[in-house]
Formats: sequence, C-alpha cells, structure tokens
Amino acid sequence: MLKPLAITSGEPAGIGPDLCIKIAAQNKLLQQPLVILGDRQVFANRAKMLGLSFDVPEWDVTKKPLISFLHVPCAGDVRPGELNANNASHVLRMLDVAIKGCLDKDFAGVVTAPVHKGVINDAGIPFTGHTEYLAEHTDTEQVVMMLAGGGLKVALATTHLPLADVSDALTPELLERVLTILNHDLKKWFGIVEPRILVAGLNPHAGESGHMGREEIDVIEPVLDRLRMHGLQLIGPLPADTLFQPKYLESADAVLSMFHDQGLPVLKFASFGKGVNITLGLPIVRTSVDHGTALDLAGKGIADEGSLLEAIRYASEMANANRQMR
Ligand SMILES: NC(=O)C1=CN([C@@H]2O[C@H](COP(=O)(O)OP(=O)(O)OC[C@H]3O[C@@H](n4cnc5c(N)ncnc54)[C@H](O)[C@@H]3O)[C@@H](O)[C@H]2O)C=CC1
Ligand SMILES: NCC(=O)COP(=O)(O)O
Repeated sequence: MLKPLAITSGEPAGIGPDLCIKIAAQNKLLQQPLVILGDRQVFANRAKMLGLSFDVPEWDVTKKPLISFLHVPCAGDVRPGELNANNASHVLRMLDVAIKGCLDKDFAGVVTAPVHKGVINDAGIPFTGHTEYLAEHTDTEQVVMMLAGGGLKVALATTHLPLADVSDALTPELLERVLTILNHDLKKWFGIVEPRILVAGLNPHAGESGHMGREEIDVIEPVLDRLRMHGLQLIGPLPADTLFQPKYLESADAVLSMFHDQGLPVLKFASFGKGVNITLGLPIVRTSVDHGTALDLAGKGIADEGSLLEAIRYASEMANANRQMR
C-alpha cells in the first residue's frame, strides 16, 4: 500500500481549504492516498459555502482510506478573505506536523496549499516562504526552488528577498551549490541522464560585456566554467529576455534564473493554474501550487484546483521514484 501524501491546507482564510474540499469531492481521480491537514470546523463551514460535502474520516496510521483528515486547530476566527494573524501558528503547525510525518516516513511527501507570508510576519514570526522554512526545519543548508509547467522547468538562484539585495546574495558559492543541486535533482527525480541547463545572466543583455553590470563576468562565468569541468552541461550566461524562445528551450531541460521575478512570470504566463512548485535539495518530497492565497476567491467555489492536482501528481511521481531508488 502506498504511503499517503500530506496536504497542508495553508492560510485558512484563503483558497487552500476550498481546493482541498474540491479535490476530496473527486477522489476517484487520485492514485495516491492523501491526508489533508486543516481545522475540522473551518472545512465543515467552507464545504457548506461551496455546496459540497466533506465527509472525510480522521487519519489513523493503521487504516488506509484514500483520503483522510488530520485536525490541526485554528486559534482565531476564520472568515474567507479576511486574514487573522492569530491563525499564523496554525499555518506553521500544519507544516511542522507534515515535516515530522515525512521524516518519520509516515507520509510519502508533502504538498502545500498557499500560505500568506505577510500575515505570518504580522504575527511576529519571521517567515519568507515554505522553501526557506522547509530548509531550516529539515536542517538542509541549501535548497532550490523550481517551478514546472507549460513544458518548462524554471529554477531560481535566489528566492524571496528584496530586489536590491539580489546582487550581493549572488555569490559564487551560492551559484555553485544551486547548480549542483539542480543538476543532481533533475537526474534523481526526473530521470534526465545529462541535464542541459540554460543559465540566465543577471543584468540586461547579460551585462553587455561588462558595460551594464559585472556579475556575469565576475561571478556567473567562472562558476559555469568550473562546473563544466566536472561535466555539467551549462549554457550561458544568456540574456534573460531572449532565452525563453524555442531555439534555446527545445534542447534544454531547465532554466536557471537569477531572481524570482526574472523566471517566474514567464513560467506563470505559460502555465498559470497548472504549474507546480518543487523544492529541490530536501531530504523529503515537497511540491506546491503555482499561485497564492487568492483571498478574493475564498469561499466562492470558483478557485481552480488544477495546480494543486498537478502538485499532487508530481509529488506522487517523485515519491514513487524515491521508493524505486531504495
Ligand atoms: N505556495 C505559496 O504558499 C504561495 C503563496 N503566495 C502568497 O499568496 C499571497 C497572495 O499573493 P498574490 O500575489 O496576490 O497572488 P495570488 O496567486 O493569490 O493571486 C493572484 C491572482 O490570481 C488569482 N488566482 C490565484 N489562484 C487562483 C486559482 N487557484 N484559481 C483562480 N484564480 C486564482 C487571484 O484571484 C488573483 O487575481 C501572498 O501573501 C503571497 O506570498 C504566493 C505564491 C505562492
Ligand atoms: N513565488 C513562489 C512562492 O511564493 C512560493 O514560495 P514557497 O512558499 O513555496 O517558498
């Protein structure tokens, strides 16, 4: 029997509970058992708003229903679309339970519905994203955020930080670690024998030979040269504005962009609502949706569950690849 994937329902005032309820209502589509983490009362109320039933049994490690529920109580009131900082600890508690369950091998992996980074910080808890939280809470020094969708895989050298801090963060050590993990995990999870990775420059026109910034010359090129000597197939640094065209993409397995809004708008334009966010470099399987909490849609029944279904499909495939490697 396959182990279940844990699905953390994320910000309770957002669309996470809606998406989980919609997916539970179509459980025959699932090939992997799921344990949904959330507040039982929030799910009962939300299901009523959506006009759907949510008759899902409590999770019990000895029983194996296709979908079950693990109650993690909210501390504050929950109204769809209205953030409440009192529920930040509930959001993080779900992550902690899922991480422990993955490390203890009760769960095959974790799929995360969106959280609201701002309200967790409003609660006085520094939080930049699941990616960084998962790294810290699994004692992983370096992870890599990669989104897949629309035939593309786009990884990020830097993740959630102000644009003004990107250049300083982009050290040779960071870039080398990120490319090594990306290359390794494209082989491990996706069976790509010799990954070909397109690497974007940081500056317009990849620095225009040093006239528009020197990060390409001082940081990126030396790292690419060094890693090529170890056999990595790296193409670049290429100007980011022109690398996303079939001529380059057709022969590539992934793109490494230097910062969040260099690569993700392209990926999301190609696949919004069907994309998947994958954390590479972790000791556990973790995927997520390509969208945020969509507070404007919570409780209305119109949020698209396509990305969460894709995230479940990817996690399931990764968990099975993991089993076969043992
Ligand atoms: N995996 C995660 O936990 C993520 C969390 N976020 C967080 O979400 C919060 C809100 O971020 P925004 O930039 O406003 O992005 P957002 O994705 O929540 O919303 C952007 C637009 O897309 C629409 N949208 C989003 N998901 C949709 C769905 N499933 N079906 C139909 N329409 C959908 C929304 O209605 C809105 O118009 C922020 O706090 C951000 O940090 C953002 C991305 C990922
Ligand atoms: N843009 C991606 C995003 O914000 C999700 O990040 P994370 O919470 O998965 O780290």
